[in-house]
Amino acid sequence: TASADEATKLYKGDIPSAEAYNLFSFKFIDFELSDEDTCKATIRMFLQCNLIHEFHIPYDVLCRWVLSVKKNYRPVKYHNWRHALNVAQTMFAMLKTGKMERFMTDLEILGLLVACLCHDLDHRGTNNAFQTKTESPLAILYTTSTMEHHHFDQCVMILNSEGNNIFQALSPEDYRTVMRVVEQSILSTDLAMYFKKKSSFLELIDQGEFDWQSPGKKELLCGMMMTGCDVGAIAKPWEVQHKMAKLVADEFFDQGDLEKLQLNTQPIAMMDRERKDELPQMQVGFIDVICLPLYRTLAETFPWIQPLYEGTMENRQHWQDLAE
Ligand SMILES: COc1ncc(-n2nc(C)c3cc(C(=O)NS(C)(=O)=O)ccc32)cc1Cl
Ligand SMILES: [Zn+2]
Repeated sequence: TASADEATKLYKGDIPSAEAYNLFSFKFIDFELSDEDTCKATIRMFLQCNLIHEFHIPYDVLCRWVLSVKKNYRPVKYHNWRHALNVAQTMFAMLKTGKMERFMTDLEILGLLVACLCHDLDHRGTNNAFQTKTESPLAILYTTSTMEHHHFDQCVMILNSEGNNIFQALSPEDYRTVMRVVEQSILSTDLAMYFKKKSSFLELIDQGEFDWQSPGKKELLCGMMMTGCDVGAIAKPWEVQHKMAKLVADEFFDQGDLEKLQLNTQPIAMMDRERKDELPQMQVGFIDVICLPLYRTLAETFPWIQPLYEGTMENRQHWQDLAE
């Protein structure tokens, strides 16, 4: 977890405004932010949602917790701390600019931000299929949604570390509620669960659902929002998205290399660096199968999410041009 002097430095420092960090925008870019800025931007999101005051989060505990979360992300090419920050900022923009906060209690907003920041903790740059194929200790521990269970496990470990429990002032009931939101939201980021989730979500919409307040419906809405934030990079301005897509591809290619070396098997096209020239059509495929249906469905019910759909459509056109 975080060291005393880095926590003190963050605790004593001023926190720039949400506007200064462009946190309300779906076009937020973290590239020019220093690591310290990423921690301050995270704290600004908690301040902006009034969570510190509402849930009596000791400010020093929040500073220490943010640093501990950052520290427990590995320096892999894509699934690192910057990805977690970007997912949390997309959730912040969805709640504020996307006006989704009206459907959420303050406790759910706290749970969603914490879930986004923790959702890929200790990611090794390899996916669930790789854990299973290599019979990794994690795959033996958790046979389904292997990595997502590990990410939640890491989130709990940090909260249980000395001086890192941002939920310490919550009532036992609120603690149970927020931990359920965090667990369900982190587990919902397993893309393999996405198709099941989407069909249930579509059923609710077809039945004219509008208040989303019953437990099952709220969980489903949070799950769709989590996936929308997790793939939010696909909707960023072209140059930013293109750079991040290469980081995703590079991480996949590293896994492909491991599969060739460790398993002596041929990786799937997406993870085979010998087939990197197929990236544009793979991106179009991912956009068509996962991203556009997701953002179209969300934007139909919640119109202020439209910028994510439009950004993805623009990028699809660029990838399509490269694919021809
Ligand atoms: C710039 O942003 C992005 N760029 C590329 C991707 N991307 N592209 C492909 C293909 C792709 C496949 C998976 C997948 O299937 N993952 S799995 C279940 O673990 O195998 C996951 C992300 C993917 C996603 C984003 Cl957000
Ligand atoms: Zn993720």
